[in-house]
Amino acid sequence: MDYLSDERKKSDFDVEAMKVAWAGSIQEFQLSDRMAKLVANDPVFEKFTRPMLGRKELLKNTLRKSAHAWKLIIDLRLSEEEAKWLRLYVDEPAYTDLHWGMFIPAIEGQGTEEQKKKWLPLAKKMQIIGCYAQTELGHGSNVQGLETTATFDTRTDEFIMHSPTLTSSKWWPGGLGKLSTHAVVYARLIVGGQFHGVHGFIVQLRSLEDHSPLPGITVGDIGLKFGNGAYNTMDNGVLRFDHVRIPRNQMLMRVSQVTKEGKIMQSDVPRQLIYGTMVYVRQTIVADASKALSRAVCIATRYSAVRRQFGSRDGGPETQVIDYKTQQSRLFPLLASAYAFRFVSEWLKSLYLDVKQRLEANEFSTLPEAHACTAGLKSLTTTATADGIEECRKLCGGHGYLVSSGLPELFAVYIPACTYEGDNVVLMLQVARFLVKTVSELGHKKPVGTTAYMGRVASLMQKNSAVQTAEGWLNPGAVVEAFESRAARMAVRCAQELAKFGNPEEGFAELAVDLVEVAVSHCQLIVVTKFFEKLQQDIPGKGVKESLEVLCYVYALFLLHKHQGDFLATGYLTPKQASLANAQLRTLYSKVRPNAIALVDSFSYTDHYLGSILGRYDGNVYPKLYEAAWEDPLNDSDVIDGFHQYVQPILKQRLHSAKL
Ligand SMILES: CCCCCCCCCCCCCCCCCCCCCCC/C=C/C(=O)SCCNC(=O)CCNC(=O)[C@H](O)C(C)(C)COP(=O)(O)OP(=O)(O)OC[C@H]1O[C@@H](n2cnc3c(N)ncnc32)[C@H](O)[C@@H]1OP(=O)(O)O
Ligand SMILES: Cc1cc2nc3c(=O)[nH]c(=O)nc-3n(C[C@H](O)[C@H](O)[C@H](O)COP(=O)(O)OP(=O)(O)OC[C@H]3O[C@@H](n4cnc5c(N)ncnc54)[C@H](O)[C@@H]3O)c2cc1C
Repeated sequence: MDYLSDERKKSDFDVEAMKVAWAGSIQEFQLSDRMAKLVANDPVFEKFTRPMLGRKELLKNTLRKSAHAWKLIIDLRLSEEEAKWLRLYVDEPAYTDLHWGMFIPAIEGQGTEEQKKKWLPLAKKMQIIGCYAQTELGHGSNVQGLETTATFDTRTDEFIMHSPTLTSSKWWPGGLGKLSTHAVVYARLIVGGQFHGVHGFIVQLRSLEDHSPLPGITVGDIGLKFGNGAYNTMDNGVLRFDHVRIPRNQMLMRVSQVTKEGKIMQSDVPRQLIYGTMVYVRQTIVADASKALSRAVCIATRYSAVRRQFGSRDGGPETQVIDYKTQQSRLFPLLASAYAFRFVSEWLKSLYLDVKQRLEANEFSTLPEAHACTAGLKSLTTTATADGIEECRKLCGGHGYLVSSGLPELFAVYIPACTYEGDNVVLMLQVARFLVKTVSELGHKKPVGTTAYMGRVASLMQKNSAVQTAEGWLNPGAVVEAFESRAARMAVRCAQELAKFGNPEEGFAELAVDLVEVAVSHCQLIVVTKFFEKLQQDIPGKGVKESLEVLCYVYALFLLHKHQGDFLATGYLTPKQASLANAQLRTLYSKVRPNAIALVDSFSYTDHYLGSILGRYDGNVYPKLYEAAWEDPLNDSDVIDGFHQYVQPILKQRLHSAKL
């Protein structure tokens, strides 16, 4: 029985075509769909008991799943794209993420041809397992502050890897704790007693025979993390070196080379390329944000259509909570954000692939923009997604707090995304630096790409919004101009404030809060612009483009409403225009309502991937919640273990002995 079938009949667009629009292409949709079903139908990938397992059992289970996934990849000859979808649907952080997601890309981006030839075949066949060991107990954000040393010894042609202090212990790298045989270790290069910046080194950590740590290496897991199950399937680790020697050719030498004689040679490659792996991963994190948010929204939307409270007249059905305007005003912007993040991640991937190609050809001019876009969008989308998942939990009322809703584990596994790959505030400050630099160069350098609007700063500073009616907001030009003016005006105002400081770094520190707001406004502009650009493409299917248009306006006008202080303070909007935008937003919510279920069906998530009783495709929530309760181990027996020992004596005590 499909309890949501009436809801599905209300929609006015072609859901199958929307699935293709969401996936990006028919090929991508088919690929994703095949992998989703492969995982959902394979009992090894069962995940419902995960939050109840102890740490050792949990990790062992992850190893079993990883081995099974790897066997499927080999046996079924899956492509890299298929393997990525498989990993997504298995839905369990594992050491393989860091091996494939950071260790291999670090060698690809920072290794010489010779190094790539040696290490990549081993890594790609998984004959070695690698991780990315950058962060230390004492430093994560400040990469130049890392303390691990790699001192070159000209006599033996080796580097000596050493952890001179407790705070220099590597701390956090995923896959390091129990599984990696190798690591790309970031350390201070010391040659001839001089410090030459932080560089990456390939270091073997464990024996390839019996997996025991090599001499001079202390390595282990850092302990339990937030939530049950969740990120505890990952062995984040601690690592210390006691004068461990590695051959000279294990320093990743694309950026700088150390010769046998101890000379430092700089190639034409900018030193920022050492941070290149982070550009790659941040781009994938933006794509993952749309997946995590869409998953939470799918659960909350389906459940909001099933759940009824109040409003019954004459014994008729109560109101579906999705029909409350307040519920819509919290849920629909998240639904729109999931689509917005999906499309901006599509664009970001193409930007990244373009930069990657250029870097391979030693063309580095677009690296700063790629860094600003990946850092900013990583920060913006992960913050919104982490907050959005928690909002979805609240939208599901009490049942959202049950692990069987799928939301607690999703939240616990997701929130570190706001911290890893760069703390979100630290990353926004990087964007702010890029913007301040862009503004300061306006006189002699034409801004391009995502900052091209700054080239029109004079007119953006003068022209105010022309919107006169609520319908007037349904105009891409009017909306984009509002976001451009806000971002340009905030950036210029901040640059003017900065100019008042004699020392620019002091000014930057003092104005950091405003600078983060400037960066946020710039990143929101990118997301809004890319959504409108997506709508200019050919999007086939009855009503698909029209539904996406509604979501695009919801996303933009919701942000405009939320940040109306900025739009008013910069003088671009009048209070009347801001209130017209809000009125239009209410109308848009009514347009989303009949399509809400179909819009989340378009994510095409299996019940296995959603992992939620509240978000079941068939809406059969109550019987399944009731059934699941009886599967809890506490309900194995009527009288729990411990009752006779600890509770019964209390019940049997004589009343007069209590003085309460
Ligand atoms: C069970 C299932 C199993 C399934 C099995 C299936 C197997 C097969 C699967 C196959 C497919 C797998 C696919 C994998 C998918 C990937 C998954 C990835 C998973 C991700 C998990 C994440 C885990 C987390 C990892 C980490 O956290 S790593 C550590 C990250 N650390 C940081 O981010 C630190 C943040 N700090 C910084 O980035 C910098 O230090 C700083 C930018 C803050 C530095 O500031 P500072 O001012 O000190 O900087 P510098 O002086 O050094 O440099 C300033 C100049 O450099 C520019 N800059 C800075 N950063 C960059 C950059 N990244 N790129 C380019 N340029 C950069 C600045 O702009 C400055 O430039 P200027 O001088 O011109 O102004
Ligand atoms: C689950 C998880 C997995 C991880 N995996 C890996 C991995 O595989 N490999 C690896 O190397 N690392 C990994 N990390 C480490 C991660 O990259 C760092 O934790 C992250 O970069 C943040 O650095 P930090 O911990 O030093 O935070 P800190 O920089 O100490 O941040 C603490 C606070 O200080 C603020 N702050 C710091 N600097 C500034 C500044 N300049 N201006 C204003 N505010 C500032 C931050 O906003 C934050 O509020 C992982 C972390 C987690 C949680």
